[in-house]
Amino acid sequence: MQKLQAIADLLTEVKTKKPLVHHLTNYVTVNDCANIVLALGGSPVMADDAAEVEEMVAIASALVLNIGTLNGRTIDSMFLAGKRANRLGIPVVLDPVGAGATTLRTATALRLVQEIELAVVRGNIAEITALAGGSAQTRGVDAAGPCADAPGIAAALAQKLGCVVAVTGAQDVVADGSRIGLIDNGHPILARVTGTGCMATSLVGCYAGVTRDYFRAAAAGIITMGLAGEKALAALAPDDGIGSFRVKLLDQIDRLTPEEFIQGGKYHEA
Ligand SMILES: Nc1ncnc2c1ncn2[C@@H]1O[C@H](COP(=O)(O)OP(=O)(O)O)[C@@H](O)[C@H]1O
Ligand SMILES: Cc1ncsc1CCOP(=O)(O)O
Ligand SMILES: [Mg+2]
Repeated sequence: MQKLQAIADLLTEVKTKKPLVHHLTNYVTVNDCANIVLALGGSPVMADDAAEVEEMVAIASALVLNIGTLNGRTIDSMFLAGKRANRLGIPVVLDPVGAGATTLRTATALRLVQEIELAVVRGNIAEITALAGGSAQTRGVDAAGPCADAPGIAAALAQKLGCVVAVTGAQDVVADGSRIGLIDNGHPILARVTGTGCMATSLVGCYAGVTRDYFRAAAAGIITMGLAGEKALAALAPDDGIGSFRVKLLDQIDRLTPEEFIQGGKYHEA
């Protein structure tokens, strides 16, 4: 309970400090990521040209690198932005979208984790397994196979990279070198809307912009998404479908209070 309280406190921090979260992200879910950051209480900015990323990241509280629609131009920009963020002590959060699905995605994600000092990596089990050097079933950007040992894989990768690793799925895992947090919020319907993973990563970026405790920041972001998903589902009217769920998800992020966070958060440490 005390641990959940400390995680929930970050929601107030975000609303007070309004962190600017610089994204280099994909063109599928970019608008969802911008809106989710605003709904939580932060400020999003999306900028990916090499001529401006170093200047933009210098005024940001956190940097999100999302390789969902990577290309030669944006890959170069990600390294420029990431290295500048590292020099300035600005936390970098990576979403290795589709790592394991193609050689370009796997190789780029591996180069990013090797060359950029990351605060958090957040991905599904297929992506995190690919980063850990294993092979998992993927269907493009989605994990397609059963989850072997998510806590073990996350903890080993966190230790190897020296950063926080978050794996989402039916049960979410957050690991650093010594702790493993397990999160049982969420609902399978979240996987039926594109961008819920990307948005979870953007939420982690917001929280990482207000604390140096990136383990707590990652847990806060993942709990926020899971809890909002549960509340959005509960708020659906009988005739509502997946489109209404997507809208209600944003409503619930906007309305989430620290009290609801503590009441509904399903978090424990292994
Ligand atoms: N089967 C599930 N049960 C509950 N929550 C889920 C389930 N699958 C995904 N989620 C939630 O959906 C969000 C996106 O996770 P995920 O689908 O793993 O990411 P991605 O979209 O990057 O593959 C997370 O908040 C996660 O907890
Ligand atoms: C469908 C798709 N294709 C390239 S990026 C992207 C969005 C992936 O978003 P998420 O991983 O959050 O489902
Ligand atoms: Mg994803």
